[in-house]
Amino acid sequence: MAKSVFIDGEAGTTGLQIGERLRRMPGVVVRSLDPQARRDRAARQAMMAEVDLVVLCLPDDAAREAADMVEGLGGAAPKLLDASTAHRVANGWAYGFAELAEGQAEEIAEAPRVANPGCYATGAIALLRPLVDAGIVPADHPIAINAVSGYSGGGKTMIADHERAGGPAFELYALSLNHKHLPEIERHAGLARRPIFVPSVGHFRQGMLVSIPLHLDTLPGRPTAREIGCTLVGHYDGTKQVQVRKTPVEQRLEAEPAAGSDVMELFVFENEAESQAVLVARLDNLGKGAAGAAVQNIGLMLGLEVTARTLAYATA
Ligand SMILES: NC(=O)C1=CN([C@@H]2O[C@H](COP(=O)(O)OP(=O)(O)OC[C@H]3O[C@@H](n4cnc5c(N)ncnc54)[C@H](OP(=O)(O)O)[C@@H]3O)[C@@H](O)[C@H]2O)C=CC1
Ligand SMILES: CC(=O)N[C@@H](CCC(=O)OP(=O)(O)O)C(=O)O
Repeated sequence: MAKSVFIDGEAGTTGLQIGERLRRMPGVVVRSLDPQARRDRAARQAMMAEVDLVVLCLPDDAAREAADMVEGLGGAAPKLLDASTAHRVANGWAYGFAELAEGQAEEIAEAPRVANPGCYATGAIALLRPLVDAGIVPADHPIAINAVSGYSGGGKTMIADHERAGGPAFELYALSLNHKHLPEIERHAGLARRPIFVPSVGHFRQGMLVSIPLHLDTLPGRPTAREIGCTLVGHYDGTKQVQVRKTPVEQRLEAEPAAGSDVMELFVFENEAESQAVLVARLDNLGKGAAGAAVQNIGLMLGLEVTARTLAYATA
């Protein structure tokens, strides 16, 4: 029998992307509320009681409240996947990054509650965790992370700001150095020292670059860029949604080619003579950074196969 899914926040930027993919997924029926009942608490909770899985695509406070509504259903509660920041380091929630480490996909498959990772966090953790686990980057190494996102990363409000004339071309933000993704980056990358994270947003809709500069001669054993690349290749070998790529000959990387793809690409750039490297993750903030990961998690949670027909595998 088909599995039923309700997306709370279906009409938002992330909700729409998840709905689009789920409607192409065999074995899934997407249940929706009438548009006028979208914010009606009783109607939402009644729908939650009828489905196999609920996806929350809501602002953090609304997601916490919705998670309590699901919890309130007791034994009849469906599985829950939260796309917001609310539960990514919370007890009792699995972290929905299937490629994180050995056994993570199984943990997601068995968990009643899964938190979908943040878009920037997905790139940063993908680059750092295998290197920390391999002992190449010590957990307490001082790390700085720079990133640029397309404006769809800020949801409906930021999209409207950018799509009316006079929106900003490019800006750094979260300069209090306290961005909401830092706790999950620290926890799930396995860092013992909080990194400095400087996000930015550019005047393009979709796509994201997350970059981490490293002075290789400050790392124990002075690893080469090649050793770092091989560690990443070894870690992601056999996974479809994370691919380690050769660096482009022109030594440039645009963010926008990631738009429309659920594959995250990883690169290791280097200046060998100076013993310097820059690790870069390129992803679609709405793809592997949100809806692509969500659908991958839903497949695991419902025991359904996720194929190229469902996910957007087009790559640059
Ligand atoms: N955009 C991105 O790249 C990513 C976003 N996320 C996260 O996903 C979540 C949704 O973000 P995004 O889709 O961008 O945001 P949007 O602003 O585009 O959409 C938010 C949705 O939530 C609904 N909503 C807001 N408040 C309530 C409420 N109190 N009760 C019921 N519904 C409510 C809105 O309803 P209505 O349509 O009626 O206004 C809207 O559909 C956020 O937590 C965000 O941080 C995660 C990864 C990436
Ligand atoms: C450009 C922009 O504003 N981006 C958002 C992050 C988008 C995202 O992934 O947020 P979640 O934590 O909900 O997953 C921000 O920095 O707040």
